[in-house]
Amino acid sequence: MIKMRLVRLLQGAGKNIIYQIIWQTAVLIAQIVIVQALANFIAAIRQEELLGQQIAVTLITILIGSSICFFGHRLYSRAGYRATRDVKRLLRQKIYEKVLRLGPSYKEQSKSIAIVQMAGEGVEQLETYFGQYLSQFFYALIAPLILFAYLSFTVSVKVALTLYVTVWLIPPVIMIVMIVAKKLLSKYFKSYYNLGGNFLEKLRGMTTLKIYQADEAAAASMDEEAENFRKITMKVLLMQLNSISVMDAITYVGACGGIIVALHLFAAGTISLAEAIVVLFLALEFFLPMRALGSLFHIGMNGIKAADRIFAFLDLPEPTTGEKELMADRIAIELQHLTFAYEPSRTILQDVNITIAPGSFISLVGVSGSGKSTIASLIMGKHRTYNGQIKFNGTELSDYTCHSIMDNITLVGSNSWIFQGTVRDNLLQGKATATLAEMEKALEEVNLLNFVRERGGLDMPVMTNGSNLSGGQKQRLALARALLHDTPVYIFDEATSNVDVESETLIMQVIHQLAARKTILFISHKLANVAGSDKIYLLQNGKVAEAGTQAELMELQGTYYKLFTEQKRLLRFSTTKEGEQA
Ligand SMILES: Nc1ncnc2c1ncn2[C@@H]1O[C@H](COP(=O)(O)OP(=O)(O)OP(=O)(O)O)[C@@H](O)[C@H]1O
Repeated sequence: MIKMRLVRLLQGAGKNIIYQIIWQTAVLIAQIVIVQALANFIAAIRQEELLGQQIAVTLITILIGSSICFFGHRLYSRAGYRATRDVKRLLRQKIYEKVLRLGPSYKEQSKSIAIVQMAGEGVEQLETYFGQYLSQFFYALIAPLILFAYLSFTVSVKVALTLYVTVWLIPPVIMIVMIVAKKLLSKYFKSYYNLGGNFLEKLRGMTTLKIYQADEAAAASMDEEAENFRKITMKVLLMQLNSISVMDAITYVGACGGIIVALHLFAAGTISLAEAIVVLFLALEFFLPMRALGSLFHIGMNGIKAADRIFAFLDLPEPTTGEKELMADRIAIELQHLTFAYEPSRTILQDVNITIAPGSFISLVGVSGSGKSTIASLIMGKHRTYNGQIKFNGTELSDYTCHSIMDNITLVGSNSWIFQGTVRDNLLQGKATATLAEMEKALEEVNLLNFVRERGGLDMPVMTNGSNLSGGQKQRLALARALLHDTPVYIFDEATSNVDVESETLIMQVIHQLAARKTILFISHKLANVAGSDKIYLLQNGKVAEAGTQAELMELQGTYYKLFTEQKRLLRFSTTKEGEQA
């Protein structure tokens, strides 16, 4: 019912929970005093012994008691807010830091949408847990004890005991609900996260769904998922309502029981009218704290379940990153006996040996699915579960800090993400301190400067993922950003696919210029673009099948030779066709 790991998160804010309990107790005592004053007042009227002084005392007591109740409630809420505020911030910070520590491989362990939901709504679910549930848990134990002590001393032990014992029928109900809720809430959250994730994916792929007219089928499957979510939500609500009904029944039956015992004693002349009135007013108060705990309990359980997910995420194993900083202008990369699998059942790379000397232009070719991009990801430190060695200047990749790898290697893929904002925003991601001249030079190099200038300069607005740019412009802007990053090593993974011929030629020119001062690993399907490489590695089924210069590979007359001649033949064929059409 109380999760110690969550409580520990409170740190210094834990005192606010104690303040909450103090304020709740103060309000209860004020209520008891008001009730006692009112009971005395009514008894005095009944016995026609009412004096002016008693009226004044009753009024003053009610006034002071009500003020304590008013301010007590306010201070209780404030302490609750303070307890929650810091915990929410701390948890979000922990999630954020965890994502950073997981590094580029975080997606392998958790979906992005799950992290977003966890840090947003998941953390928000803990609001009630810290803001109300925790203090209520202790208050529900303290309040019946105070009332029991008061009624035992001032009225009758028999009445106090009847009420006190009945209160303890509520916790078993809470326990039963807890057992059912645990199972139900696991299903509820699973369904909730799946629905959120699928909705986002369908939203992202809306254009594709429309093109293939698959949007209706997608909507139908979303409807089905939403319906399942609705059903499980209704089950959770039903469980909550049923348990509240049972707790209500215990509350009213118990309070009536106490009142009946008190009336019986009053009729027998054992207790006075004032004492009977006190029981009448306070009987319900015995049960209300425990009942409130019962209803907060459901929300508290939601918070605990959300916390379980957050803690499971925070406990994910982190890639072991080293302490070393990679600080060199020239970096040699060596892949030695590299073997890797995403899933244990399927080896993707097997005993791969590749040497990338500083300042060299190395190309990686091979049919689709042969493992080229996987090699790029491994060099970037995205996957750490490989066998063999990946060495930078003779030291294993895992000995370096994660950011030091990012500081030294820039990966430009075929579909680099362009962020919503301005051209300047995107360029500054490459180099946060870039000057105007540096940004313009980078744009000039990729032949975008005039285009950008005509549209407001560096403040030209860019829409999400560069949707107001052509494919070629987008890729050239990504290249300009990469140039600003200015790292010793660049990896281009199909950087020229999906772009127009003009952009492709320009990008290749920039890459070749860059090769004069940087180390380049170039991945491409198009063999014409790799011809000038210092060395070409041909991957086949995750193994290096052939390696050498263009001339050496052609002389070998192996797979590379066949692919190259085939591509050349196709190119000649399409050029001839274009010529005929012209
Ligand atoms: N995250 C992943 N989980 C599981 N398998 C994966 C994952 N990413 C890639 N693969 C598999 O690994 C194999 C190699 O993929 P990779 O992307 O490295 O090939 P590639 O040579 O770059 O292909 P292409 O030229 O089409 O980009 C493929 O069979 C692919 O299905």
